[in-house]
Amino acid sequence: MIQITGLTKVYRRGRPPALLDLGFDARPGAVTVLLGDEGAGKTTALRLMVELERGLGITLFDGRTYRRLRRPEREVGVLLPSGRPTAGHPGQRARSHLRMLAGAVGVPARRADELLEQTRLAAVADHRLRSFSPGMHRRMALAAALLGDPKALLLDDPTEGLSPRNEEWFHSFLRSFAVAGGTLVVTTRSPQEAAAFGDRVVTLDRGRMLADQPVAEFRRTRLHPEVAVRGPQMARLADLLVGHGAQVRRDGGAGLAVSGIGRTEIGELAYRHGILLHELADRVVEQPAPRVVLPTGSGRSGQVRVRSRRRDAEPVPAARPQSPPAAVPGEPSSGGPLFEEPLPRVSRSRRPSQESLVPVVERSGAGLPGRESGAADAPTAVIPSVAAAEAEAERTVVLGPPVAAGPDLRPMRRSVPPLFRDEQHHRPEPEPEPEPRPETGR
Ligand SMILES: Nc1ncnc2c1ncn2[C@@H]1O[C@H](COP(=O)(O)OP(=O)(O)OP(=O)(O)O)[C@@H](O)[C@H]1O
Repeated sequence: MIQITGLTKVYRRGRPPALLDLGFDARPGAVTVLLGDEGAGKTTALRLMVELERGLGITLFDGRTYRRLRRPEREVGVLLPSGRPTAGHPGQRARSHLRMLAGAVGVPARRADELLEQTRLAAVADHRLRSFSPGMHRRMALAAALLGDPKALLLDDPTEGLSPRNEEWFHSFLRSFAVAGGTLVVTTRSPQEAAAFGDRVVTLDRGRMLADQPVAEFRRTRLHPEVAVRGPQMARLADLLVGHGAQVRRDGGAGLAVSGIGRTEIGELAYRHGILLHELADRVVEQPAPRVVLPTGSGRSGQVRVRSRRRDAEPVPAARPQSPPAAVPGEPSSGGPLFEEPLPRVSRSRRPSQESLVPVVERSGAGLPGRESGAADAPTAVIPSVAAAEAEAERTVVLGPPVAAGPDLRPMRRSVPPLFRDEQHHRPEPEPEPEPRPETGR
């Protein structure tokens, strides 16, 4: 089991975080897909998980951080983009490269040979790496990740740019890894791939987590079946389809995207009215994901502005940790719902000890009880997580118990010193002097 809590990365001060407060669980026997567009923060998340990147948050592999794993190669196999197709000298032969890596992780050379078989590279094991196709390179990288026979695999876009045949092979190989009890976290940009391959889909948008859903729910809420139709008489067909209650939109020059009516029905309708079709195909398209509105703020003034719907809006009530980040489809001032469509609740399981790591943080200008407020119109936000506050606020006041239990959680607390700057607010209030009792006259 991999438990991810509060992963946050800010590459440059004053810039929006590349990743903010990412948290989810990846369970054994299941494929967890981290889905997001280019730049959503998927690679950053994997790099933070295995501590190749410094940042906030914590990842536990069966209860231990990566650094505390006794034999990391036996626990986690990682496939990350290296900038080169394969980590290895182009002149080296596949077998000797993999045997060398086997030696480095302390497993026998026969394990390398086994993996060459399993990844269908045995026939080219004595070929030089420079002659490998992208698909072979990717299988080689997978073989390297599997050398230590790990319980979990973290794979960054393993099928990107591969042929459909290679992609299919990867999916079935990785599925069998999960079926055998392995834990898989796989990133992709393709919602279709996530829907086809994942058991759980965690959706990221510009570093924020939008949703953590079982795949069936993901398919229902994010994917939309429609029929692509193409031909020379589309205007006529569109009229007919609308008359039959279908939703129709233009799709390129001579094409329609039709929903609400089946492919067979469309074909029959076109045939009956003598309309020629060049294409008639089912397809699945992605529903536009609700966009996260990033807080705008001046990093230097000590105030972080969070867009609110009305200037006179009440301070945001203390959100529960499970709440998804605030998101609106368009202008935040529209007063519309936070999400364009009801998004399933983000479910984040946190260990009880980590609940205490989620203090309520109020940014400057807030009207704390018994505390002087800042500017009267200064926007106020209550942020439910340490990571979010650390990434965005310069001045924070913690209103909750700040201490987390457990040895693995201590580094996280150490890594967020600014949050505890106002620690005097945690001090218990001095007991009020007892009121002198009125004399009873006795
Ligand atoms: N070393 C770095 N220095 C500065 N910014 C970075 C660095 N690495 C990543 N970023 C930024 O962080 C954001 C997230 O990048 P990341 O590579 O994690 O996205 P991704 O979802 O993996 O994208 P892709 O699908 O293209 O691989 C991007 O805006 C990127 O420009």
